[in-house]
Amino acid sequence: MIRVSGVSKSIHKNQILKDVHFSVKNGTVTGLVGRNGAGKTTLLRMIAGILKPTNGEITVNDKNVFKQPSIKQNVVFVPDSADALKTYTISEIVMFYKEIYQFNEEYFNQLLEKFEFNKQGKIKHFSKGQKALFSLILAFSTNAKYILLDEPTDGLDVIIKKKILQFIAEEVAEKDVSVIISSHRLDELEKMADHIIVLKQGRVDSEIEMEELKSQYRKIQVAFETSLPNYIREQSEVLSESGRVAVLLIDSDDEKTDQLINDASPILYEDLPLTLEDIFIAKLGGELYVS
Ligand SMILES: Nc1ncnc2c1ncn2[C@@H]1O[C@H](COP(=O)(O)OP(=O)(O)OP(=O)(O)O)[C@@H](O)[C@H]1O
Repeated sequence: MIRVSGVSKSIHKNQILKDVHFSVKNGTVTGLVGRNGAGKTTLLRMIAGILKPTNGEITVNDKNVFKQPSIKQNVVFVPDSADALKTYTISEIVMFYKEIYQFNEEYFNQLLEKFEFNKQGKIKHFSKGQKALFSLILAFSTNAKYILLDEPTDGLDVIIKKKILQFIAEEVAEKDVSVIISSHRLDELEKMADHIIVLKQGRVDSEIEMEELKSQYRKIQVAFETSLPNYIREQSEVLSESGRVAVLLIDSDDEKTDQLINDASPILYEDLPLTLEDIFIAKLGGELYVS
């Protein structure tokens, strides 16, 4: 388990993270969401033991990453750019990774073949998408139990993005690893995250268990002969409205509003699939969604 307890971080008198608490259970996928500059990368770098917290403590399997650095063997941080690797060949990087991790070279080679990488190539000759995929292949070949991914799909086209998300999902399903993924993209996270942590201006603004969340609300599309009655509007969150058709978010156990809608004889009344974005827009002001 990863435990972040009362962690703050200041750089050059600028307080970047403030009293951050959360934990990540084994075998789960945690989404770390927040706007540019919210502190996601700084937090991941601290969990990986690259940056030291100013206050508070981070433990991985009850070991403090700074006091017992051998635990770092179990934590891999994948930055949002593979630039640090670009002057090396694949075999040089493998040598380096073998020094640090229990690197599974056979599995690594299988993955390179699967994704049609030229094993003699230099990283600087890879495209941006290939670099991103290569970094993930490296990370998932380490046998580390905790993998921290900093915006793994940022700036990639939809095809490579899909490939990468599918690769992460497969690795998580097959192995007992915990993954933290930082992202601006709620739509990507909701497909794979069990748990979402929302960072806002350096603090944990909210934590969400995906399963609970989806059973907590209903998204319904309604239309009436005239416009949406005001007494219904006041009882629910209006996600969108176009002509006579309105899309509403209501609490799943809100039988009163459901009854009000039915009593108003809607000409259309249907449940729609609920997305994480809907809930953010309705409940958290929507300002987090930055695609
Ligand atoms: N080495 C540094 N020196 C000074 N300030 C820093 C340093 N690293 C990060 N910061 C500041 O800390 C804040 C948080 O940065 P961080 O990169 O952690 O945010 P982020 O949520 O990952 O942002 P993004 O989504 O844009 O990648 C920013 O205001 C940034 O300018």
